[in-house]
Amino acid sequence: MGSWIRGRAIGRGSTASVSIATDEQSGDIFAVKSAKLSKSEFLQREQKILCSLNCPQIVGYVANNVTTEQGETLYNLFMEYAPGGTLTELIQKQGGSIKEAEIRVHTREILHGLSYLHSRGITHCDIKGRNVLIGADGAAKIADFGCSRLNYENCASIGISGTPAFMAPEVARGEDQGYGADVWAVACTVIEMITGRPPWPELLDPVSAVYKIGFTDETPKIPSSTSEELKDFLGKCLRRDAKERLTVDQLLKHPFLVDSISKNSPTSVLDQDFWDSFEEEEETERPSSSSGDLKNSSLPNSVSERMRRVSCSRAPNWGWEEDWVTIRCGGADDESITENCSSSSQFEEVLMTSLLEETEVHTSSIFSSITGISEINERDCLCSRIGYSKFCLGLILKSRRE
Ligand SMILES: Nc1ncnc2c1ncn2[C@@H]1O[C@H](COP(=O)(O)OP(=O)(O)OP(=O)(O)O)[C@@H](O)[C@H]1O
Repeated sequence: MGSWIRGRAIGRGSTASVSIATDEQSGDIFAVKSAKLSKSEFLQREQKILCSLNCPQIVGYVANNVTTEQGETLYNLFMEYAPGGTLTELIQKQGGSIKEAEIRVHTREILHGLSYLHSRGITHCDIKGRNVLIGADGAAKIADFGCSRLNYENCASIGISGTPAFMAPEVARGEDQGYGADVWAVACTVIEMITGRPPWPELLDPVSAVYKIGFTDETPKIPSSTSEELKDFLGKCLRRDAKERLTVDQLLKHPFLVDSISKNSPTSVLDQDFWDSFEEEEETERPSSSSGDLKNSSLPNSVSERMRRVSCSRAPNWGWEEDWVTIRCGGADDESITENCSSSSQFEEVLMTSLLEETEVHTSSIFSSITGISEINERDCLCSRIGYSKFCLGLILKSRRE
């Protein structure tokens, strides 16, 4: 990258901020994702993966460098600029839902990008509307590889990551995060395109989400208004057992996507219905990418309260504004500390202390002592796997910090 000028900010995620960058010589415009060098572990990981990829359905890599700006040393990742913003923003611009013909097109694009990734042994691990960008031609491109993993890396070595509402059951349990987890997340993203909200809108917070997704028999609700083909497509992605889900390549042959080519491609520029589905709605103000998250929402008082609220399903809805955050956690640490707590306040205290001391808490006994949920089998379930406690801790502490 030669000399360039940093322009306006266009997004902020959990680990980095994104701005426009203009190449001084050519005038070309890029997006630059920057993080303090000392905190750029995920960004550097993203760079290593992104620079090896070349696929129209994946945001293009340009370059990377280190700069000093206003006394701070920054690691910068330059990539193709996607002027259409995120898929989530597109959904909002179109009134909170997009038409099935357009859902079909974007789903196909996302699956083509994932097919490319999976064929190279990469799992994205954080597919959601906010991580799908819309290019200059209106096509979807997968972005944000900060959570991605290579197939030889397992949960025990690098931990699990992602956004709770989009997590597959095996991910929520801390067991595995393979290609099937991306398939589940594609279905969640399709639900986002249909409803304008992530799946599980009734859940209160990430911990409740992880519990419900990982340890009940439920699957996200499939909106009744959708076509039978789309319902079937979602049903084949949202199997709780990852082995029963269709692969990305099988999904690309599903009638929802295949039949549509003849049914819904425009036969001429006069095929108004098709083009209507792409009609630009009145421009609404773009929500800032981080506006929702958990920044301003205080967590309910106690873990037991949260768990109880999940089980009685009369929980108030999370608004769109209180969106989901991406969670990233480190790998396993064999020397976990087992703590016992008899109350939720003790539980939270232990979590906070462990953050300060940078130690790991083995939360299985804590969870069961507080929640009293008998069906949780400590041995093979909640938090008993090394690394999972760190993940739960990450969820809670991240919510707190923001
Ligand atoms: N290439 C790009 N073109 C246009 N906008 C972009 C681009 N890359 C990122 N953005 C914007 O910046 C936001 C944050 O980017 P990104 O999701 O990569 O950051 P992150 O820190 O990894 O976020 P997350 O919290 O999801 O992990 C995106 O939601 C999007 O609005």
